[in-house]
Amino acid sequence: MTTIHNLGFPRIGAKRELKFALESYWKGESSRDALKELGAQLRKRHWDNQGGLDFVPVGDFAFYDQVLDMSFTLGNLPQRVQGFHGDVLDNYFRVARGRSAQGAEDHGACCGGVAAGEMTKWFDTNYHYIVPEFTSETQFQLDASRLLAQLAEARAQGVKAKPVIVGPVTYLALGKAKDDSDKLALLPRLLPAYTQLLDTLAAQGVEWVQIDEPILVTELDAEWQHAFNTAYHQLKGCKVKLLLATYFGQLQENAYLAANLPVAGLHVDAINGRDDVQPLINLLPPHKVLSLGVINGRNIWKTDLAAVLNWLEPLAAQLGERLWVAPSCSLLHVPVDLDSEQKLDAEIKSWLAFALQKLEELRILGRALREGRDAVKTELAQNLAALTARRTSPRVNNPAVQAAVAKIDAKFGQRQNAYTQRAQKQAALLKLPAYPTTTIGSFPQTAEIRQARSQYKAGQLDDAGYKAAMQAEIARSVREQETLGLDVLVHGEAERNDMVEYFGEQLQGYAFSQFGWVQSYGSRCVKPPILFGDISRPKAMTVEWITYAQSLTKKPMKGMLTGPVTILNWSFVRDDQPRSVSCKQLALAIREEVQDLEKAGVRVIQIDEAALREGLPLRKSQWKRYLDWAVESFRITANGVKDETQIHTHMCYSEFNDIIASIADMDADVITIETSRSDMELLDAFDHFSYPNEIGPGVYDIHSPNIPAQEHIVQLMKKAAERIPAERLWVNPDCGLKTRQWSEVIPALSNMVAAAKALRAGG
Ligand SMILES: Nc1nc2c(c(=O)[nH]1)N[C@@H](CNc1ccc(C(=O)N[C@@H](CCC(=O)N[C@@H](CCC(=O)N[C@@H](CCC(=O)O)C(=O)O)C(=O)O)C(=O)O)cc1)CN2
Ligand code: MET
Ligand SMILES: [Zn+2]
Repeated sequence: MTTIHNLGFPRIGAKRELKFALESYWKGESSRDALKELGAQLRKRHWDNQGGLDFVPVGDFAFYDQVLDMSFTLGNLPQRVQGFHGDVLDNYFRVARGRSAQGAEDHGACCGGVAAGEMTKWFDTNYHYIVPEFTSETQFQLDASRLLAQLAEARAQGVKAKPVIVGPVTYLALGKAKDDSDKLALLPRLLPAYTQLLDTLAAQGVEWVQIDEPILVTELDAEWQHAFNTAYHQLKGCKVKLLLATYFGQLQENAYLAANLPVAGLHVDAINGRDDVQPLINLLPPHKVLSLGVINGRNIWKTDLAAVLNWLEPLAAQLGERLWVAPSCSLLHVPVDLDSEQKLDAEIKSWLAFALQKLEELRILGRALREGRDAVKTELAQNLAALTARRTSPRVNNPAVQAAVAKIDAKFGQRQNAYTQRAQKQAALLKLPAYPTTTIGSFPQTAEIRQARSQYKAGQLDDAGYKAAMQAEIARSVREQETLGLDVLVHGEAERNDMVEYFGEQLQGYAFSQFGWVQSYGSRCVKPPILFGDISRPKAMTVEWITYAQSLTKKPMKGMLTGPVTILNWSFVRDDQPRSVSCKQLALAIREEVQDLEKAGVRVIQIDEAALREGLPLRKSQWKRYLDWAVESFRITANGVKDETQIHTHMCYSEFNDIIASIADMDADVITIETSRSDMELLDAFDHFSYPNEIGPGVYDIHSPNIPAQEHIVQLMKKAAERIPAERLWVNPDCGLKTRQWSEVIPALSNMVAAAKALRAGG
């Protein structure tokens, strides 16, 4: 009989209960006990939600991040937080968020201020984890208390618990050796902690443990492959059965390795790699369980249940008891409950499944495999009807858009002239000083802005009232920038809930949810818009706001747009056409916006591509194909303007070396990037390739509340000028300022402008 199970459940809560509880606790408005109680309630509810499954994950709940939980379980705390006097949970938040030295109540005074742990993207998702820190001295010491407590809770509730942990090789691979030592050298020290953990769980009578090793879907060199063998041969003696879970991609050349590790079962992503499954079955030793992830954990579409059954039934016959069925990955990456949605168009809603609906699909598949399809005849018929409607819906297919994409030719991506000629014309018009100053787009999203928007959405504020409130915020930003003496101004993005969702709300072919929140990091969430059909732009989306802002100042106002690749990568996208096609459609829509801005007299237009790099496939061998269509899409968007119009782009990540040629290929007149934390070293990439256009290397780390000193900014810019000719340098922060407060932004920008003036005067 087939076993059905789940790999992980979203912990933020259907109404973002965890977010609000965390933020209230951090502000000192509620107690630690209240927060812990809320966590327990959420776990209980989520286990209830998973009723009817043969195994339910335990340990997937985290107050901040599951990788940070694992660091605490393994006793791998950064040196700087060791010896903390307070509660472990508070120490956990110190690593997650950093802490200033002030404030006796949070032990800042006795235990000192600490820098936050570094945060980085979890594989190719928009989830960010706290990077484990290593040095050659790192020791591990098991603390299983969190996992054991949750296990006890689950059992008290009658849950068939399957503890979930991050596997040792992935844990090492995702961490960072702060002293540049060899992380793999820590494996022999790490494995005893894992052995002890598994033995502890076995002593509790645990049968199966899910051990996540998603690093197996990436290219591994011989050393790392070898680490897998070392690790799992050492864990072989433990008395629990290990289900080694891989997800987010295909095993490919790692299939043989994965199939032959001495574990009891293997989970693979059968969404991304269906064709790999039969060869894998042939490799798999006959005693092993194979768990197939057949429900997509990364999107929100209903599963084609009949198609899955057509494929699964013969495998079930072949594998018998050894077949397990699950979602492709943890459901962390999808919203909780479609039934919460009150405003979503009924037809589109009928095509969708969030986490709870995906679990229901899993139950239907389980019954069909155990009892035959007849047992779920009605459910299958409903599923088929919904899918058929979606396929043939005129709302999905727009022939005019398809024709426009077919007509794209090389001219679309081509500026009239090369950068050097454009730069002269732009300089003559814009008359900017040397080291021109600008910001990246957003100014603080204050409580008042969010409140106004929330009242507007609830119908308590009308169109005119909302417009007036946002215009007042825009006017405030413009005023502040003029006072600061910045050279190229922005309107501040007050009217945007999010740089992607805002455009999704206005484009045809997109739907958006009320409660479709997905955790991005800690308490921060995003509501990815749902790209369901061919994309078009009914009317201008930003022109009114930008022209209003421009009307308030003589300085150039930057038009502010999100680029097609970033919109695509931060949306839930169609599964019925290649991403590249959706991207081209977005490119045409945003191109129209660019051209409308130009027509309205906007001379500088920034097109953000913050997520261009994170869309890179997990395997390098697939990078070129992606970069080709991603860069082409950007060029289609940006390059339909006159030479005189200055195009900016912005990217906020600090790893450029490996894609610098593609970035240069985008041919933006100016690129602003994150660099402040790396001390301008990453500019080496731009230097070596002789990046030909203008660059604004960020000089102000907006992730930190610290105010950068004028002298520090001058030093950073001087370093930049050693690598890039000063005529091509801009002065700006690393990224947008929406998560900061005005009280931080004003002194920081004031120092930045003073630094630029000092540089102009010769330093
Ligand atoms: N899509 C996306 N991905 C990204 C980024 C990004 O900017 N966008 N940046 C990077 C880091 N990730 C981030 C992700 C989220 C947030 C963030 O600040 N999110 C906000 C939500 C932003 C939002 O959509 N706000 C809405 C809804 C605000 C809200 O919660 N309103 C309350 C009411 C608020 C009130 O009355 O005060 C409610 O609806 O209950 C708005 O402004 O309209 C949050 O979690 O708090 C920041 C960075 C990488 N990935
Ligand atoms: N223009 C955007 C902003 O300033 C770019 C952010 S990149 C994550 O917020
Ligand atoms: Zn950014």
